[in-house]
Amino acid sequence: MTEYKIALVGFGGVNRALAQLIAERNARWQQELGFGLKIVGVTDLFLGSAIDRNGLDAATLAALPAQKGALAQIPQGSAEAFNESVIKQSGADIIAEATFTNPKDGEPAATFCRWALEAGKHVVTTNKGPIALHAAALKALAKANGVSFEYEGAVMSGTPVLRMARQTLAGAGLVGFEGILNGTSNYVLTRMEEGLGFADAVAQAQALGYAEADPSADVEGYDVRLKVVILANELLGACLQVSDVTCSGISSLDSAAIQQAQAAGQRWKLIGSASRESDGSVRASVEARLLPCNHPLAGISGATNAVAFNTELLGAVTVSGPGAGRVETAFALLSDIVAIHTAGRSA
Ligand SMILES: NC(=O)C1=CN([C@@H]2O[C@H](COP(=O)(O)OP(=O)(O)OC[C@H]3O[C@@H](n4cnc5c(N)ncnc54)[C@H](O)[C@@H]3O)[C@@H](O)[C@H]2O)C=CC1
Ligand SMILES: N[C@@H](CC=O)C(=O)O
Repeated sequence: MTEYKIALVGFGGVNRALAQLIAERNARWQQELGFGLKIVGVTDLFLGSAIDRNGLDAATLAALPAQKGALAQIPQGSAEAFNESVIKQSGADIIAEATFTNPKDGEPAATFCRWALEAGKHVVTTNKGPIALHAAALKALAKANGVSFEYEGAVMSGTPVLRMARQTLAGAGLVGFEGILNGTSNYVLTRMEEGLGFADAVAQAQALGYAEADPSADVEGYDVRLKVVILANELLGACLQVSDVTCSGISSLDSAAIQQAQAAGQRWKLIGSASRESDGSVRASVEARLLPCNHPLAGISGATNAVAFNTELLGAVTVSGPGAGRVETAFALLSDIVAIHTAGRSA
């Protein structure tokens, strides 16, 4: 039975949910997937770090209090976050990177990915910064070191989008996409339609684990902008920089605007889109749009997301599912590990 040793970098909502899933489902995964996971390292700026090449107990990790230095409570732990040691020296085969998304330069996550790939370790990440800003360099580094670099969770959480579109829409003539690509802002808009105020709705999205560390990234459209860059570059073969995508969010929409739209049979949605122009260039934007209630994206509520791919051969192909959530995003990391396992078996 294959057993992958995994180190968790960033131990917030997503990687803690992965630890919990490992505690609950490892035996089942061994049966169903043909591999098990052993956590050999964990590191987090706030909680500290721990290494044990024989394996850390996943249930104990998942149950740690969210207190500064909490990893010092376990025998192998320290209150200090020894990120580099955990990545390079814990004996991990796979690094699960889930620190905060930095939309400006992708750091320090991009460096964590670089360290791991240079050390010959596979990387799975849900972090949008390194992908939107450094994907080409990181993919080249992975290739040079004979390892995988997987990031399904960077767009629409655990809902299969990137791998699904790459594999199953190849040859269909993809010419663009439009979608609801941020769980928090869609949740906020939905709750505001139900009468909740903007600030309270954002606070709920934070409590549910949907929001970014700085939720202005969600409501001002910056998070969707990263996802549009990732989708356009991955699937449309574009070379977009973040600054190429025009961007506005939902923070200017007050309750009156939301209710006025409802009364007129319309709904506000934050839409990220990109399309190939006749000269071959790709144009992309993020903006709040007023959709008629019969528009296919108008019925997408709460933290659910959806993306409609426009293709020459099939017309619109729409994928919908969770766009955020701790467990849902931890599943994306598992799906990346399944991809690594499958690639290894067919190599
Ligand atoms: N929560 C969600 O629904 C989704 C999250 N993501 C992305 O996944 C990543 C993780 O998300 P969450 O777990 O929800 O975030 P979180 O904010 O709960 O956890 C991030 C953790 O990273 C740690 N951290 C920050 N800087 C660090 C550093 N320099 N070294 C070590 N640790 C550091 C923080 O202390 C925190 O515990 C983020 O990049 C987020 O954008 C992607 C899809 C969905
Ligand atoms: N904050 C993001 C998390 C997933 O990328 C969102 O709300 O969609």
